[in-house]
Amino acid sequence: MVKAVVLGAAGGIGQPLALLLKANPLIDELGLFDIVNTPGVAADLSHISTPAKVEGYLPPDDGLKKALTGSDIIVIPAGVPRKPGMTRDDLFKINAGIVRDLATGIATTAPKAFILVISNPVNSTVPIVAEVLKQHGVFDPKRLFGVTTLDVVRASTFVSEIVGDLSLAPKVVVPVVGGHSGLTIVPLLSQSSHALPASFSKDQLQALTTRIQFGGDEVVKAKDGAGSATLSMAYAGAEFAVKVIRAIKGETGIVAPSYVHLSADKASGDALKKEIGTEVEYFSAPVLIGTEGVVEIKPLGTLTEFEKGLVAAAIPELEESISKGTLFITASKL
Ligand SMILES: NC(=O)c1ccc[n+]([C@@H]2O[C@H](COP(=O)([O-])OP(=O)(O)OC[C@H]3O[C@@H](n4cnc5c(N)ncnc54)[C@H](O)[C@@H]3O)[C@@H](O)[C@H]2O)c1
Ligand SMILES: O=C(O)C[C@H](O)C(=O)O
Repeated sequence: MVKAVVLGAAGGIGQPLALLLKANPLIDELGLFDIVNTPGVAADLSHISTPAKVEGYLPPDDGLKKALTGSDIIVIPAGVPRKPGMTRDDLFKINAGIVRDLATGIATTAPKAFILVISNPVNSTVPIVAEVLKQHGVFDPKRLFGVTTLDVVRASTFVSEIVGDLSLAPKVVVPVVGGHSGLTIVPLLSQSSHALPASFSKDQLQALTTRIQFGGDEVVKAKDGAGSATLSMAYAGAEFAVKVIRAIKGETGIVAPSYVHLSADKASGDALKKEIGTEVEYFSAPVLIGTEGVVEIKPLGTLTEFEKGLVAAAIPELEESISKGTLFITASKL
């Protein structure tokens, strides 16, 4: 039996994500929590002829607790999205408190669940969840994941466009490491499963890298005030969630990129810190997932000089965002 829960389930990401999870036969129960509209979303989805039993919950009458009870995997897309001109960090003011409160509910009701954080700024919201869980004595770094899959999905799509065959997109694999915001998004294009054209220039490589790093801005601009990526995020979030569920169910060899606490597997986490030359606490990398969560954080492998520069440029912003998220919880305790 697998119970999946979406927190923020009535939103732009939450609804299509809930649809994709309802469509997946690996899920037996789907809990939908939001501060509005979940009864309607749940009633609608419940008519779909797939096995998952769907329930919608609202805050009154302990709705969060009821939604979380018995959950195996919790996906969090709750919070406000960007408008043109905003950075993801500009969302911190509102989203930090939302994520803290939801994490508190998880700590008390479903401390063993796998937690997948979508809410931005991911580089800070994941540390917020970790610190809340620590305060409740239930932090297991193996079970906490920042969802960076959209960066990987974008990289696959953009590379296949350049190769000139969009039908390759589902097969193209490009590791994207670091974090989930601007310069902290580091695509390792030299390791693309499908090579870029031999004629690809340095300028073209820089332009493609920038497009992957700022793909979110492309959507924010096109939506012109109506939010950020929702449909592609729901696709990416469901893809990642389903990989985690397959791992929970015992499938072996599942590797997915994610932003994790580097103590999730001490040996490989320490090796990664050495590789990138800093003591950064969280980093996104391909991660081997098993029934108990993170089994191994994969090394970055051989980087080009250009990619080494990208990693170095990512670290200061990453460290600042991590410390901002951490302090949001630890400082309020003082
Ligand atoms: N990780 C990524 O790659 C990625 C990609 C796209 C968007 N995002 C982020 O995901 C978040 C959601 O984006 P969206 O477009 O779905 O926004 P949205 O405004 O359409 O939906 C957010 C939902 O969260 C709900 N919500 C607010 N406070 C809540 C609370 N306390 N408990 C439960 N639900 C609550 C709202 O009612 C709303 O339904 C944003 O922070 C956005 O930046 C992340
Ligand atoms: O760009 C955003 O604000 C949303 C998301 O993080 C994205 O990458 O699309």
